[in-house]
Amino acid sequence: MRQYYAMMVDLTSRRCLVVGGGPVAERKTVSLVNAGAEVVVVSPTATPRLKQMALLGQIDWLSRSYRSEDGEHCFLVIAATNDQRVNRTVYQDAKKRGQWVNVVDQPALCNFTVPSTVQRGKLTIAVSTSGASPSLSKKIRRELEQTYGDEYALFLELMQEIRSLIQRQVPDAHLRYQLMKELVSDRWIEQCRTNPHGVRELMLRWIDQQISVQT
Ligand SMILES: C[C@@]1(CC(=O)O)C2=NC(=C\c3[nH]c(c(CCC(=O)O)c3CC(=O)O)Cc3[nH]c(c(CC(=O)O)c3CCC(=O)O)/C=C3\N/C(=C\2)[C@@H](CCC(=O)O)[C@]3(C)CC(=O)O)/[C@H]1CCC(=O)O
Ligand SMILES: NC(=O)c1ccc[n+]([C@@H]2O[C@H](COP(=O)([O-])OP(=O)(O)OC[C@H]3O[C@@H](n4cnc5c(N)ncnc54)[C@H](O)[C@@H]3O)[C@@H](O)[C@H]2O)c1
Repeated sequence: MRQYYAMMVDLTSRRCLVVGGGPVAERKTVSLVNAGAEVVVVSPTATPRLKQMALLGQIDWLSRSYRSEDGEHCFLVIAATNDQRVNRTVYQDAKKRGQWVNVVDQPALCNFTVPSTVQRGKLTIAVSTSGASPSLSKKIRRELEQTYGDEYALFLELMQEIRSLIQRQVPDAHLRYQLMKELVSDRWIEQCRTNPHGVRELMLRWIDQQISVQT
């Protein structure tokens, strides 16, 4: 069995090519744009959403068929046309250039696959079935969406701030570890859900108390 390596990639300002303009190309394009990529879509037709993104300047849309040179200077390439020969050409061009390439309906022509993801601010939960069942990935993603709500986005904002505060103010590694462990309790996550405006104050007060008791 192929064992995939899960990796978080920074696509900020990376040029990425999407070939095709149907619903699948749209899904992949939206996720690339959300990751900060500079996306070029090449396709004679495009979904209304892709057209709107082009009008808003969120993507470049070249309204024509794919040409091999379209992939030049791209970090990553996705082939999402309904023409298998075009998809294969896109794959071969990308492979020659040593690029990351994904052909949406042919796992054998992918050197990476796209997982199903839940995004809550800095929290990303990704689900992959190693290509065995994208529908199962989607089902699990929907279940996770019910469990992990928007409170996790706020929680991570606070954790980022408070973790660096603890790293600066608590020299004892064991105490630091204890505090970090207690902060990720359900109690604080629940506070983020029910008391989003007051939770930061409560957390900071709690940290102060813990530090003065233990040092
Ligand atoms: C997760 C998600 C991300 C995304 O695309 O953004 C994704 N597919 C999604 C949905 C979805 N895709 C398909 C259906 C129809 C039902 C079905 O077939 O199950 C549905 C469900 C729907 O649309 O409702 C059809 C399909 N997809 C692939 C094949 C080829 C094959 O299996 O051989 C075929 C059959 C083509 C055919 O039969 O003609 C291949 C791939 N699809 C992958 C990802 C990669 C493996 C991910 C993993 O390991 O789980 C991989 C290998 C390559 C890739 O595309 O990266 C996204 C969920 C988004 C969400 O969360 O909502
Ligand atoms: N939509 C799904 O959920 C789904 C499910 C299973 C499989 N698939 C497969 O994924 C692929 C894409 O799906 P879709 O629903 O987005 O297809 P679609 O038919 O809606 O869109 C295909 C797009 O490819 C473009 N295209 C065709 N030839 C091109 C060329 N030479 N250069 C550039 N663009 C070209 C078309 O203009 C169109 O925009 C198809 O092969 C489909 O069989 C899709």
